[in-house]
Amino acid sequence: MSDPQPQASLQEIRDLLKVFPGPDEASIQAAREREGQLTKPPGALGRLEEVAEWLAAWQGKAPPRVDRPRVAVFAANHGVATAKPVSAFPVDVTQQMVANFQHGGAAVNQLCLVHDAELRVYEMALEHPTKDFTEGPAMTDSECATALAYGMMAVEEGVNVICLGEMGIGNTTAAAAVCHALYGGEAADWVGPGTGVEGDALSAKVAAVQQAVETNKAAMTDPFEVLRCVGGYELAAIVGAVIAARVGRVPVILDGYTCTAAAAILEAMLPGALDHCVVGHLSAEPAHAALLGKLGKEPLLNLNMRLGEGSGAAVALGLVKSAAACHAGMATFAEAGVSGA
Ligand SMILES: O=C(O)c1ccc[n+]([C@@H]2O[C@H](COP(=O)([O-])O)[C@@H](O)[C@H]2O)c1
Ligand SMILES: Cc1cc2nc[nH]c2cc1C
Repeated sequence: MSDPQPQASLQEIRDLLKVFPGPDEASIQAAREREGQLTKPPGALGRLEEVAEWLAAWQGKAPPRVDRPRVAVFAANHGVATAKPVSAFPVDVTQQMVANFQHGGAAVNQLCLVHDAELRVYEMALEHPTKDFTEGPAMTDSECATALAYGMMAVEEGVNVICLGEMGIGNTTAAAAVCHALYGGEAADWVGPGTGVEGDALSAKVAAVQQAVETNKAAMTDPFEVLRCVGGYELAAIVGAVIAARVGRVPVILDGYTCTAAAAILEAMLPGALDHCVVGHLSAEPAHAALLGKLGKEPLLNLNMRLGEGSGAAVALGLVKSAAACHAGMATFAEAGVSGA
């Protein structure tokens, strides 16, 4: 969040949920008709056919296109990670990994090259972490609104699929606190190793999540307040990007646990608010499966990945591109002179 700060009030952003478009029925119909004529037994491309239809529904375009995919990675720091031993890595790693992204050295750089996707890294005031949310709200209203608006900027004209990811030491603690606040249960149900914490540090992480939710209980009157109190800048930016993508008719591929926890804020605000999103992969972070159960989402892949930085979404982009290519490029039975069943 260096340079010009996008300005919007939390209320203006909340109001956008009232103008969320639905799926485009004409495009769904056209996609179904075309799918039925392509040179394959009906349904033989399985889930790729569903993905093609989902793309058409949310782009409002038949056939849909995935020729300008973007991977947006939001990076931020967390006060809780400075105050408590909740991560296996020091907080400086957030900034160091941003430099690594900029030099092309991270996993997500290679995945973007493979899939011909544009990588954008959004650095969010790394020198100013959020407040330690075990002691009070992570963000003020204006900080949260700024971070949401910042995320919205990632959805630019011409981008036709967006993969969302994050980088932030400590952010699986924030993700767990968001899930615990939204869905209840025990703090431990939502906490896992993240970058690899175990033993006493894992216990400290569970305690931090429990304390965060207890301390902020009175303030967390709705899901946006959950985001403000126990989220983080990159989680808020992901929420903003998901909102802007819905309004701009850009299908979204979510990444792992942290990214999905951020998006869950919106589904809790408005059921169906994530219908334009697929979850790219099931993270090895144990609570991701439970979170996907709450959201009713089936991940596209399950590769035992737990990296973050949009990597799982970027791998899944390959499947989404495959789905779009088959749907748009295959011949029909009539065109190819192939006999039907
Ligand atoms: O999103 C996931 O599934 C995920 C699981 C484990 C680790 N991460 C990444 O690791 C960082 C957070 O881990 P931690 O242990 O510092 O909370 C952050 O940069 C995430 O991108 C992400
Ligand atoms: C090295 C490293 C790379 C990452 N990429 C996303 N989160 C990360 C966390 C760490 C620690």
